Amino acid sequence: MATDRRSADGEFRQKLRREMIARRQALPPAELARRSAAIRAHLDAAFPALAERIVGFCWPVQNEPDLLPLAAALRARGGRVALPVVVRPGEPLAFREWWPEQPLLPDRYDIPTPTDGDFLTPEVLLLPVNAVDAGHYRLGYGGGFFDRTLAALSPRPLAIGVGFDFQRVDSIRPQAHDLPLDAMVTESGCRRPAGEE
Ligand SMILES: Nc1nc2c(c(=O)[nH]1)N(C=O)[C@@H](CNc1ccc(C(=O)N[C@@H](CCC(=O)O)C(=O)O)cc1)CN2
Ligand SMILES: Nc1ncnc2c1ncn2[C@@H]1O[C@H](COP(=O)(O)OP(=O)(O)OP(=O)(O)O)[C@@H](O)[C@H]1O
Repeated sequence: MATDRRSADGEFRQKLRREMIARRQALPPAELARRSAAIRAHLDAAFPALAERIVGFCWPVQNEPDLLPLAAALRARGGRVALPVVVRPGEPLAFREWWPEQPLLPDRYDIPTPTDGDFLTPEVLLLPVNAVDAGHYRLGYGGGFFDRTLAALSPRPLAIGVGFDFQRVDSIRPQAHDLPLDAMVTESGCRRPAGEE
């Protein structure tokens, strides 16, 4: 029955999410730093014009790849970067400009979030994944913010996933609302979905 399939998929996704977050938390600091630096270098090489776009990125929590040095470098090249703001659950994310001295306060999920600054509409989104599959579907924290935000923004931003090789799986069992990433960058390089090269 469709309902059984949905709840089975929900359990599968929840288990995968927990397992991947635990594996990421277990990365030693030096490994996390090495892999984050590789991801930043691949992003820069694969998307050399990022400083000409408004780029949304995430403040790294729970050992997500650290893109802060890239965000600072883009600003130094004249770019504008923004952090997500959870307006409320069930709604798309908003984005506020980030700069190095930007005051941040923990939001309801304990994620440092700007309390000040212009609201911007990102043209590129750099999104941490908990898992990503062969169809480039992203598994996040289960809030549905990413899909809701992509569905709400027009024009749709270029969505680039960031994560580690071990987070690649065959299928996250995507749901009807899941939208695929345009590219996925890990410590070993940048991949676009098959057929798009
Ligand atoms: N660093 C970072 N910031 C980000 C994101 C991200 O993926 N990484 N997000 C990207 O979109 C948004 C936040 N997404 C979130 C979505 C759900 C929950 C949350 O509800 N967590 C619950 C479990 C919910 C459930 O499993 O049903 C919890 O932790 O208790 C937290 C954050 C915006 N900011
Ligand atoms: N475009 C949308 N419109 C309405 N509801 C949505 C939309 N996208 C997702 N949702 C709802 O959000 C919930 C969580 O979705 P999902 O499990 O895909 O989150 P996630 O991608 O892991 O989380 P996040 O993007 O916040 O990190 C689901 O119950 C889903 O119904």
